[in-house]
Amino acid sequence: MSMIADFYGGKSILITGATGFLGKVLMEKLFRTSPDLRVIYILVRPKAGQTLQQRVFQILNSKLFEKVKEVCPNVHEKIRAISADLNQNDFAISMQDMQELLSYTDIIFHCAATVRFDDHLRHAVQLNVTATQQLLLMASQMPNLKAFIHISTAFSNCNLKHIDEVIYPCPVEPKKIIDSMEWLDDAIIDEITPKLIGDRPNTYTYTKALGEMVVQQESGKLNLAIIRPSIVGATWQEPFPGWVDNVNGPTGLIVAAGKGFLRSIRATPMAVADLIPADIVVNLTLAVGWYTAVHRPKSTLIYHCTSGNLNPCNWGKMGIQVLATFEKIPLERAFRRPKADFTTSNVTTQYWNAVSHRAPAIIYDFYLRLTGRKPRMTKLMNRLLRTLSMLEYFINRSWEWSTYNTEMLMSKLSPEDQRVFNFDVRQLNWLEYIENYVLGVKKYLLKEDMAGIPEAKQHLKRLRNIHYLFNTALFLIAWRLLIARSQVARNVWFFIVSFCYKFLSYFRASSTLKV
Ligand SMILES: CCCCCCCCCCCCCCCCCCCCCCCCCCCCCC(=O)SCCNC(=O)CCNC(=O)[C@H](O)C(C)(C)COP(=O)(O)OP(=O)(O)OC[C@H]1O[C@@H](n2cnc3c(N)ncnc32)[C@H](O)[C@@H]1OP(=O)(O)O
Ligand SMILES: NC(=O)C1=CN([C@@H]2O[C@H](COP(=O)(O)OP(=O)(O)OC[C@H]3O[C@@H](n4cnc5c(N)ncnc54)[C@H](OP(=O)(O)O)[C@@H]3O)[C@@H](O)[C@H]2O)C=CC1
Repeated sequence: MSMIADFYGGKSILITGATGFLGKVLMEKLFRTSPDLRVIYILVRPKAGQTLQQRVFQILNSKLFEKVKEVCPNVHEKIRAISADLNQNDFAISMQDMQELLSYTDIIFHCAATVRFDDHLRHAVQLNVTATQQLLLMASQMPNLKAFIHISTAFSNCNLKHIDEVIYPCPVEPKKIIDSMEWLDDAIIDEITPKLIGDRPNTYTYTKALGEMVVQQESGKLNLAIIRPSIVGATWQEPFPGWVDNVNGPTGLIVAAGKGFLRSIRATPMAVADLIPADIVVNLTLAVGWYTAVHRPKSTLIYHCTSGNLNPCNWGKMGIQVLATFEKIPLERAFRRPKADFTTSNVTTQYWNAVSHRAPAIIYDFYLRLTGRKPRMTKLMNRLLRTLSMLEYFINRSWEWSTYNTEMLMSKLSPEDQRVFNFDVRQLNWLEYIENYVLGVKKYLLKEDMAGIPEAKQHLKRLRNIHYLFNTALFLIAWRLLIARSQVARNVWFFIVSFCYKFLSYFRASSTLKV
């Protein structure tokens, strides 16, 4: 019997960010392992022309929830979507809904955040700091609350090289930042942003660090814990391998490499690629929820959910495996063949960006124009280059995260819980994981049919022939131009032609003699 699954039985659980990548995997696991839970409240905003109900319906009817429906057929009744916008005062939750949340919630998992690296500081503070503060305030009014689990990121202190499971204070107090965002105008915020974020690369990591400080400062009598995952990737095992549904982090680059847009990337092949599968993060999160509620540690514990110190893999190995998988299982309608390389210097990066990214995009757009279609490749390529520049910080450095609390928790679990809520990253085989990740990108994110693989391979062969033809034509044109302009080139050309002629004549003569 799993103690953790048993613990969540009959409980009312509040999840923020349940419509996000991690939130969905968390909900799925909760329903699958504790189908007798009372209710999961999710704070959802209407979005992209969809009502709340439509959003929930879409999630529950996705492939991710297929297994849940077998063990928990009444899952629709156990999920209660509450209209909320975390950017608004009191989250714009109705009085009635608020009353229900305050009265019944047993556990909170706070996953919602803006994960955009380039978000305006005002917005990032609003969601990653102020909303966390408000949620803690709400939590303090919940008589039945047993644990509040805050999802942060292992990169909240990426300005340090070695990171312990402690909160590192930022120079300016979060409360001062929250206050100042209320009265400073955008132009001034833009001006002070670089000074505030200091040696962090973006507003995301900075505001996540502030969010942790808020959790510590507002803890009061609450049972709190913070989880810091590193780069969350597709699922490893549960509910099935390779599930992913957004382009954040490495996923977008895997798509770009598979479609042949990404040909070169400024990365350090030997740098540790601290990826962590989403199901490992979720298993740890649920184990932490149980431990925090039942064992009530005296202080707020921080858990690193990282792979680097227990089972390291580097970007070079991952990149090679990504490309090897695309050899066997290519994506459909690729722009070019999947063939990418790492560069390490700025100069070579600029060179390959011009030759391998911008030039083919310009040529393709020219072709689109000629055939009466709207050019789009240059725009797409510029976006990719912008994304690459944002991610570069993370693929050219290595960090060390200590994992004492995470390992301590593992030792507290029963053998059954260690199996059902497995977060032991040492058991993960990277090559197998990456292959399933790439397959998952094809199947679940791009929704490509496996039956289309032969056609995709044919398409790549055609691209290879076009590539050879193009290079030969380019060479002949360049050579023709050179011959027209240079006596030396003409002499070399004359020498090569006469050499070939003599060579052929010699062979013809010797074969005639043999006869
Ligand atoms: C030893 C020998 C070596 C030899 C080697 C040889 C082999 C060579 C192999 C080459 C490579 C092979 C494949 C590569 C595989 C592995 C390498 C992967 C490296 C990955 C590094 C990831 C690092 C992540 C670090 C994360 C740290 C923190 C983690 C967290 O806590 S939070 C989660 C992370 N958050 C994000 O990822 C958000 C990032 N996104 C943004 O901030 C923004 O979207 C943006 C990038 C700034 C772009 O903003 P815009 O306003 O310009 O655009 P918008 O958001 O509207 O999107 C526009 C379109 O772009 C698409 N898109 C968005 N994000 C990505 C993305 N990450 N990748 C690709 N595309 C993306 C988006 O979908 C839009 O498209 P549209 O809908 O079609 O318009
Ligand atoms: N993905 C990763 O690599 C990592 C993620 N993390 C952390 O994990 C958590 C979850 O990340 P992930 O699932 O990847 O992120 P997603 O971007 O996939 O999900 C973010 C969630 O927050 C919700 N949200 C955003 N703004 C609001 C708002 N104003 N009101 C209500 N809800 C809102 C989104 O709702 P909507 O669907 O309406 O947009 C969505 O459900 C975050 O705290 C993140 O910092 C940490 C390390 C790595």
